[in-house]
Amino acid sequence: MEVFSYLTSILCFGDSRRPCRFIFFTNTMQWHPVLWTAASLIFCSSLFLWFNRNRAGKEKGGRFPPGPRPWPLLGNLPVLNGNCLHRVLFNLACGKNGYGPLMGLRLGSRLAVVASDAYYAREILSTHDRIFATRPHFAFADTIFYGYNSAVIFSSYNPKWARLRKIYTLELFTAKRLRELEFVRQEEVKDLIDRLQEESAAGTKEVDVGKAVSDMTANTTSRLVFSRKAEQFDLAGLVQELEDETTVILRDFIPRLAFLDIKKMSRMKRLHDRIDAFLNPILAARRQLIRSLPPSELPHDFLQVLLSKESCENEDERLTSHEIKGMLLDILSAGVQTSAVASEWAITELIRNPLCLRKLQEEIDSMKKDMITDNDTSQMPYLQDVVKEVFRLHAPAPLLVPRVSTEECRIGDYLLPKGTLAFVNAFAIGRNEVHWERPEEFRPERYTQHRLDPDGGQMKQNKTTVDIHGQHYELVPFGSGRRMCAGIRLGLSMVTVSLANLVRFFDWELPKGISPDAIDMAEKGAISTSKATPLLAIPKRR
Ligand code: HEM
Repeated sequence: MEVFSYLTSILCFGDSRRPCRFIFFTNTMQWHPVLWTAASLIFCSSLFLWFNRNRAGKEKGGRFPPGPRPWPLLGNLPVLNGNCLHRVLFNLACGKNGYGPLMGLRLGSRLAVVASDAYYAREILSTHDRIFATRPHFAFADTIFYGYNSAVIFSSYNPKWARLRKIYTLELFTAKRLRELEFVRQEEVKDLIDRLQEESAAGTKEVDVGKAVSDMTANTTSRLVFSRKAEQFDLAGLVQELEDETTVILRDFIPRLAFLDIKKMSRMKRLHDRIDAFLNPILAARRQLIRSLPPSELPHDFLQVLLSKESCENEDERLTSHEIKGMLLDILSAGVQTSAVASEWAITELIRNPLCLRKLQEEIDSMKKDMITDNDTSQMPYLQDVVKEVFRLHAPAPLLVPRVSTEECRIGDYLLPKGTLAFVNAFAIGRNEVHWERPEEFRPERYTQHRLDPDGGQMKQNKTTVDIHGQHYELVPFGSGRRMCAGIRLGLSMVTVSLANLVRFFDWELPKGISPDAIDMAEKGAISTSKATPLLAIPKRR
């Protein structure tokens, strides 16, 4: 999985593979009078709290952003029931009679806002970045991820988070470090090309593109982290289980009903034990190696960087084994699925838009290279535009990773109390007509704008400055501000280089009888943009 599906069950009650835990809750209530009594008590106290909170906001001269009318106790949880939370929120905010670009929600006992345009994304991610720099404390972080504050992704904003994140940015994801490890990414892309050639029986059979690409990202991430291929650990299986189990549960929104989560909590704990049983021997084996080999002969990977900090003399820099495992889990959960999802959508869009595919192949061919590398991709403007367009329409983490306000905060006319959850809907922003002309169209050319040349009065091409590094809030697939994606360089490199080589080596065709318009463009899962129906296509060697 991918860490981001922790939201899968927010309010949306699980994805299609899992039973809806809120439905379970409502069904249970039909049969147990004791629960009815408990619910009535909770209902009355919720009404009281709701009334008081609204009054407090008005007295301070601000109001909470508009949103759907909340139900007693559950708030807007039932309205959000559905498979793709980002789409549900997009429709609620931007549809006909929508609630607008800053929508307010009540999720059980918690308040939440959803930003669906660049202005409000900037307010949350930049203007009030410090106030929204903390992640909400959800139960899965404690049960699965070694604790709320043990690593980076799901940590609150605190000095320890800053110290651990610095290790990512200064020691793992620097340009130098990524250059040193580029050979791993190249070898895995080469393997992917060979495997596709073999699996497709030299271009006669269709292959599951998403599966092939996610095997590649799992192998790449695993080699960068442990210097071993993912197959040796069944990492893909573990990551999939992580995706299924990292969900928000009832206690995250209605703590008084925590007792209903017992089953889910025990599943999460079991998964944590499996992860621990997976990581412990890897750490033990490497410690043994460190004792027996000179430093120059040790593997040059992320695990080595992290373990070298275990015995740091300076206490402020030392990492505990708990923290190391938390950080390894961060990388595995954030790194594997995101890049694979983007690559599968990229091939899908190129098959649906053959002119774009041809134009991209022409650019790639003009490089006159065998394998395309990181160095080459920086000189390929059309490739960069294709990648941007894929992220605009199919941001792998469409709601980013949520934030929570640590102080009361005023945004325009609105007053958001301390503790308000904030979702930035990158999916909605990428489809916002205010920012994008004909937003539903896949058109990489949109990043090359035409303008009047002041001298000759002729039309000239000029690259717009919109990019995806968190400075342009109409395109924020990696977030922005201090909690922006720490692995953006690696993620972008995996997507861009693999895409370039997939179209460098293959023409892509659909199985006989299927037209590009018939490709299912739906996403599955509550909040991820994984394809609901895997893309089956035939890679024909060029
Ligand atoms: C296409 C690939 C990827 C996408 C679209 C993506 C997207 C994101 C997003 C949206 C966030 C939250 C940003 C925010 O709150 O503003 C995030 C956080 C994070 N990502 Fe990525 N990511 C990708 C790849 C990676 C990779 C490859 C790694 C590491 C191997 C990684 C590591 C992280 C970490 C550590 C954080 C947490 C940062 C923090 O909370 O301080 N990501 N990512």
